Amino acid sequence: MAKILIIDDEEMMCETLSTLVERKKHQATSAMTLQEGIRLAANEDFDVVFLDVKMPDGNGLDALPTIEASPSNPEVIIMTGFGDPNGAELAIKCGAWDYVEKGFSIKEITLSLERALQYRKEKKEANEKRKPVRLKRANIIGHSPALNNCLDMVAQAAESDANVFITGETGTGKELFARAVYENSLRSEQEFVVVDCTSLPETLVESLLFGHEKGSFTGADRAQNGLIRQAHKGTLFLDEVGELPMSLQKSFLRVLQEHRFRPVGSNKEVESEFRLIAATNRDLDAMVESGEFRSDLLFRLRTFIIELPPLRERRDDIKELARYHMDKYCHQYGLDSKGFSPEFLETLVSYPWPGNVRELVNTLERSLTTARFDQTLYPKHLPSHIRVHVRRAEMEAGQAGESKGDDQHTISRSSGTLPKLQDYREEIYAQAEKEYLLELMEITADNIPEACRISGLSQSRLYALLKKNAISRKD
Ligand SMILES: Nc1ncnc2c1ncn2[C@@H]1O[C@H](COP(=O)(O)OP(=O)(O)OP(=O)(O)O)[C@@H](O)[C@H]1O
Repeated sequence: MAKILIIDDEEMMCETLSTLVERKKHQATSAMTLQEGIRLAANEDFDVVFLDVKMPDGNGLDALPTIEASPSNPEVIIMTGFGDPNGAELAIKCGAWDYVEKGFSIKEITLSLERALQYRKEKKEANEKRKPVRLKRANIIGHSPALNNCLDMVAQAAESDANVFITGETGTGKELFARAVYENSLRSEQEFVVVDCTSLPETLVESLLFGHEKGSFTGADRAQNGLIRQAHKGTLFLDEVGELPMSLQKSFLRVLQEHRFRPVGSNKEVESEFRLIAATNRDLDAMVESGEFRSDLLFRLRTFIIELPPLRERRDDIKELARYHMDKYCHQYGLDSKGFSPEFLETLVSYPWPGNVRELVNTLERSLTTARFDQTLYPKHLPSHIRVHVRRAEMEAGQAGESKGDDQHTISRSSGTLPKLQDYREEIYAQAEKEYLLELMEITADNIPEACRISGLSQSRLYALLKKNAISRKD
């Protein structure tokens, strides 16, 4: 038995439709205002909603998205005014399942209801069948929409056995995503063989990939399976596939097409039935144009594409990534977890990270070693080039004088009046002094004689300034 909600301000219409629905052994509920209809749909499960367009408290089409988004996601059949030529088009454009013109015949409305219920049943069955397996994220951190899209692609790739091609700038997580595809795939119990094409030694590349027979070359004192054979029934991950030597691309294409190949020095072919995941940070189209990459191989690789966005396009993930990796490092170094000052996080979020997540991870490790036993991380624990970049960008954006790092020397202009020049000058001076000293101590790694040499300050003056600015040395 299905549950049907009728939203119409005409009592007659509600009664007629209720009778019809109940005759089909379904349950009918009526609402005579839009508000009441929306409330019912929010609190009860309905399969289909009949919705009148002209309601006393508003236009039914305006309420359509709310009703469709209610917990049971009902199918909505719009009832348009008789002879309204735009009504049907509008109803469909607004996402209704169907529309009927007021003045419908019983046959017409029954058919529409049955079709909607049939569609709903099929939709439910299909959803149950493809109940998504919980994706093993393989340490992939982040919840930004861009990252979630990529995870959806991982889920889709994991359901099929097609070749996967992962692109993205360096450090965006291509290897991590390749592992996630593998770990969620039907081949997860089999081998995951990684081939880093950047580190294949030129003289041994063929035998490494295809294997060799005993005595096939000097030093081949026993037969060896190559990496491709090791991946038999499993997954082969070709990292930096753009670096695959041109001479090998043709043989590899043949392996991809036929899943058979001949090891070096052998006259017998062996089989390897593997799934391929390839990754690159290079523009393979440009490489095809310049004759450095075979177009037929690229065509084969590109069956299912996952494009990983650079970190600067998913800044929402930075805080979560920072927390995760910092905790990991603290654990690794046997340290208590470190806190982040808001300014430290702001700097991380503002920096464009050309080296993407890898650069962020390396920077965090560096900050941890700089901070050592400090409980909280401040911008001063970050490498100077990052602070300088963020500071410069802020100034360029006309935000000079706003919050930066742990220096909170802000000249308030909120009252609409400028501060006295002397006050302003002193603020800026103090701010510049502190920044200079922080930078000085960082580049000299707290070496006082060296800091005195660079700054031209005497030791006692330097100590005094460090004290005044509450800058502690790391030893
Ligand atoms: N979403 C993420 N969550 C957690 N860590 C990540 C994420 N993306 C990348 N990393 C980390 O960043 C580093 C680089 O990742 P990975 O080696 O997968 O990048 P890549 O794109 O393959 O880099 P390259 O092109 O330079 O080979 C690793 O330490 C990885 O753990």
